[in-house]
Amino acid sequence: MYIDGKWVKAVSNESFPVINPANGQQIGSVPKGGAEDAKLAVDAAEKAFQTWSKMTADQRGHLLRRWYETILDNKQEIAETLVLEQGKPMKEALGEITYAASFVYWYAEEGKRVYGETIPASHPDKRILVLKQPVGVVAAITPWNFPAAMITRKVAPALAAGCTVVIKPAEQTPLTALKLAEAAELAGIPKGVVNVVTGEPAEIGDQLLKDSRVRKVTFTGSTEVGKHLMRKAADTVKKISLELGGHAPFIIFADANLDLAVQGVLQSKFRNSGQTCICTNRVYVEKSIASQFIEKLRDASEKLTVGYGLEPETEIGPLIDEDAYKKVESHIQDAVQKGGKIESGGKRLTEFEGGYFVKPTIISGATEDMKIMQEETFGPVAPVMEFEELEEVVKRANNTPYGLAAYAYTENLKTAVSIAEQLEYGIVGINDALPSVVQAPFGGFKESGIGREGGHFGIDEFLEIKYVSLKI
Ligand SMILES: NC(=O)c1ccc[n+]([C@@H]2O[C@H](COP(=O)([O-])OP(=O)(O)OC[C@H]3O[C@@H](n4cnc5c(N)ncnc54)[C@H](O)[C@@H]3O)[C@@H](O)[C@H]2O)c1
Ligand SMILES: O=C[C@H](O)CS(=O)(=O)O
Repeated sequence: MYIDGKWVKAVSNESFPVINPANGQQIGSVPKGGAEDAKLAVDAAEKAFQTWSKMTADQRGHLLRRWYETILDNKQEIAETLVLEQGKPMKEALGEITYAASFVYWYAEEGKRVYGETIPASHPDKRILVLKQPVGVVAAITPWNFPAAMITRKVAPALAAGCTVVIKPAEQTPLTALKLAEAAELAGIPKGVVNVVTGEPAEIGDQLLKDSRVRKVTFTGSTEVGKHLMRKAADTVKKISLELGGHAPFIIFADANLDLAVQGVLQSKFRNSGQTCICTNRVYVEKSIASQFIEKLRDASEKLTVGYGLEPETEIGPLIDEDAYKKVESHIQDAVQKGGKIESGGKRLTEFEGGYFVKPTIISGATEDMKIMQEETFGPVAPVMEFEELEEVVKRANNTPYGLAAYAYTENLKTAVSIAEQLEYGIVGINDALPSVVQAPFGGFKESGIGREGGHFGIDEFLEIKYVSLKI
């Protein structure tokens, strides 16, 4: 763990293994931190906040820019670590590191644009000044599917705003988090500004959530855990940002460019083996082109190369663990039992010993009562349903507690605008299956989250607004 600028063991002196999901082999071990370690990290962050928050935005920006550079200087090593503990293909891992670094680069500058206001007073002898100030110590709890980007998407704006951070990375992918901390240390970010505590999620989380010195919780993960943390945060009225689960509909109209739509489904469905929060979970295709679409999608998905992440030709890696596989398997079995047809894939590839690899799977004849049409699959399975009218498909697409990302492919401008405005989702891709960029506000409606990450929206999450009434 990295606490107060020191590389330390857990107070318990215990550690836990880090497993390669491609073969089940142990690739390392990290300290098994708990409540006491979390308290020590908050101690360090609180102490560092006193100086870090008083630096100028230029000074913080300069150090963030150096962090950006040290991340990219070590890109290959960090990417290899990420592949070994998360499983994604190397090309995706390199892409993630670039994406992760882009948040550090962007917020190195954005911190200099935290503007206040003056407001015309109602009394001639008063002046009203609006200030924006850093919220304080931040707890950042992050998932395993993007072990680098989900950290910098939080930590970069937090540091730029003048906050200090305690990071609790996912127990499946702690090594990447520690590599980012190494890069921060190399960049000269002062001790205590960035802290990483690895170990028992619930014990560490409970400690961070009950400590009144932690003024902000920023969480990315499942909706279930997000709700739990939201309840805990209430005890000390912490500010909270939640980036939670998704269940993206992918809607294809008859006037769409079909080849682009097929490419879009491949990109949105099978990136990270379907383990992204904005992955397509449901495909709706207009009835008149359904059979042609399914044939094209089946042929294209069967060309995807499944393999080990470090092998350059690999496009589809393993699922993170057995539980993830069991969920995917249950969604496939349930769909078939309810009348779905396996057009391609549908099974675990047993030639990869010790890893849970599932062949990209297309299911036609899906129905709304299937588990896969209601629960987040988080795996490489695409159920396809037909629709006939825009109003009908909008109603079906919105019929979910989730509201993170949605996609629609059409060449008709009126259809594009109409559906973009009616979809109840925080992110809508129109003919675009890869919408995520640093400058855009990433986040969800409904049970997909609270708050936004990215762009100028992302730094507001780490600022308090104060007004000064000046009587002269
Ligand atoms: N909206 C987004 O930006 C976004 C991005 C990535 C992943 N996700 C979602 O995350 C989920 C997959 O990630 P996951 O399996 O890591 O999610 P998860 O909720 O199981 O774990 C996320 C983090 O929370 C921690 N955690 C678990 N229980 C905790 C507790 N009781 N107290 C404190 N911390 C606890 C975990 O250790 C991990 O660090 C999916 O639902 C996916 O959609 C959302
Ligand atoms: O899984 C969650 C990530 O936010 C996906 S993305 O890389 O930001 O598109």
